[in-house]
Amino acid sequence: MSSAFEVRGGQRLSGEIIPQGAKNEALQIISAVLLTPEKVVIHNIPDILDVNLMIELLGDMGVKLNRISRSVCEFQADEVDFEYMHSPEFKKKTGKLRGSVMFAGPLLARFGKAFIPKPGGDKIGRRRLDTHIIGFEKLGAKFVYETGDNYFRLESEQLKGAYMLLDEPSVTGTANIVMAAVMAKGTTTIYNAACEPYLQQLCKMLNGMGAKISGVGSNLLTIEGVTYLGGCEHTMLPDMIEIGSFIGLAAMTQSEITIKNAGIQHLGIIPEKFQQLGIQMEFRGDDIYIPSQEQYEIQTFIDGSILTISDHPWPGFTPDLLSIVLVVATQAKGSVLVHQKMFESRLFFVDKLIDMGAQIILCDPHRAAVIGLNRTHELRGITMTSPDIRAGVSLLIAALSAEGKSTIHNIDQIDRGYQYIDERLRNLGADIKRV
Ligand SMILES: CC(=O)N[C@H]1[C@@H](OP(=O)(O)OP(=O)(O)OC[C@H]2O[C@@H](n3ccc(=O)[nH]c3=O)[C@H](O)[C@@H]2O)O[C@H](CO)[C@@H](O)[C@@H]1O
Ligand SMILES: C=C(OP(=O)(O)O)C(=O)O
Repeated sequence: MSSAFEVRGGQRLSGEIIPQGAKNEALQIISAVLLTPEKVVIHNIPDILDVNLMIELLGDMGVKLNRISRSVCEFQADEVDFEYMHSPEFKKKTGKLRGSVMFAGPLLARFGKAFIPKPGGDKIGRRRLDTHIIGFEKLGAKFVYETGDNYFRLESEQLKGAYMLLDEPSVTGTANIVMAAVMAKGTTTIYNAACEPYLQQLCKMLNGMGAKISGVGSNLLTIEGVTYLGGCEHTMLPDMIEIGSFIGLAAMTQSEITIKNAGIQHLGIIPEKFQQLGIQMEFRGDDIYIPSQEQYEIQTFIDGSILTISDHPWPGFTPDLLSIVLVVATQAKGSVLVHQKMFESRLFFVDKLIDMGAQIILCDPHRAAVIGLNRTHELRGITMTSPDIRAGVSLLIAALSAEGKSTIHNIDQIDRGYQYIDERLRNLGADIKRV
């Protein structure tokens, strides 16, 4: 696969786009197949690097795979090869993505042992695993941290239900603990649980397999342990981060775009945040129609002060869309403070936008003030490198709106989360190619 996108910006796009299945949901759901020896069929799987690697890893671990199509796969974990999990290859592959950390919960629940190599994922600041490990310990697991090669080993003969108050509502941490607790003896209560649609979907799937989880969608989950989980079928929701990215793309390139089958009832506060940037949209059934807008004006707070958009655990605004908000604001009328509270190194990509002519002040690693250009001039195309998945797509959106040619390197970062993105953008009229 080639490693750069060449983009000639300034084209107005138009047409319909269908969101892929949700990446971060897929990583949880695919891990959960390890909980049963029976067949599990998953639909609407996004065909992206991270998800394909998770599926490949399961295959390497001995799980039987039948990829019925690019979006449907049947899994059967009737045998699991623990030897393989000690191999350097397993450590190397799991180190390429964040999702692999979620193999631990199901393995611990079903086989009483698990390993967590240092997970990969975006380099966007410290990403600790304390919530996961402390949760497993509360359920009675013992863990050893092998400092030499950054390896956690977990063991427990029989997990036991417990009450726990998480120190933070970690998304993958909650998923991991839930998957461990479903087969623990007795009742587990998780307070301050993350409750993203990803987790709601995971709980729905687990209940379909025979688990007894209540409180789904809230930050208080109660799980009555069962002794066995069976097979199921599950369909992934549309990817809310892709949907937010497409809303931003439409506004920034002054394009008329319809996002089909967006699963609007699961988007929470996302549409509202883009509306606060002045972006118009209409909900037509389950589609989002974004008209072509010459200009959009950022709202102020009710008292007239400058708007702040910040991240917050669900049902607050996801940190994964703040980079998109930031890039869209560069061409708005008005100003906004983007406050990325969760991650420490996710805003540094603004340097590239500044090189393109945007007016941004990086106040500190967590806050960037954007003074919108209101189209007094277009951004200029440049050569740049994508630092992380969402910054990568934000730079791509900037390039599509900019005057002249841009080259974006390190696009594996984009391919790990956005399915056939160049082809889908070309279908909307974009001038983009892989080089
Ligand atoms: C594979 C996957 O699903 N990745 C997502 C998951 O990562 P992941 O599950 O790794 O992220 P966590 O929810 O554990 O936390 C993310 C970061 O935010 C910090 N934190 C978290 C909660 C909180 O109330 N306060 C706080 O500061 C954590 O210390 C950590 O540095 O959730 C993140 C937060 O939505 C998303 O950016 C990632 O895309
Ligand atoms: C940060 C993200 O992914 P990961 O957790 O896989 O690095 C993301 O999806 O925005």
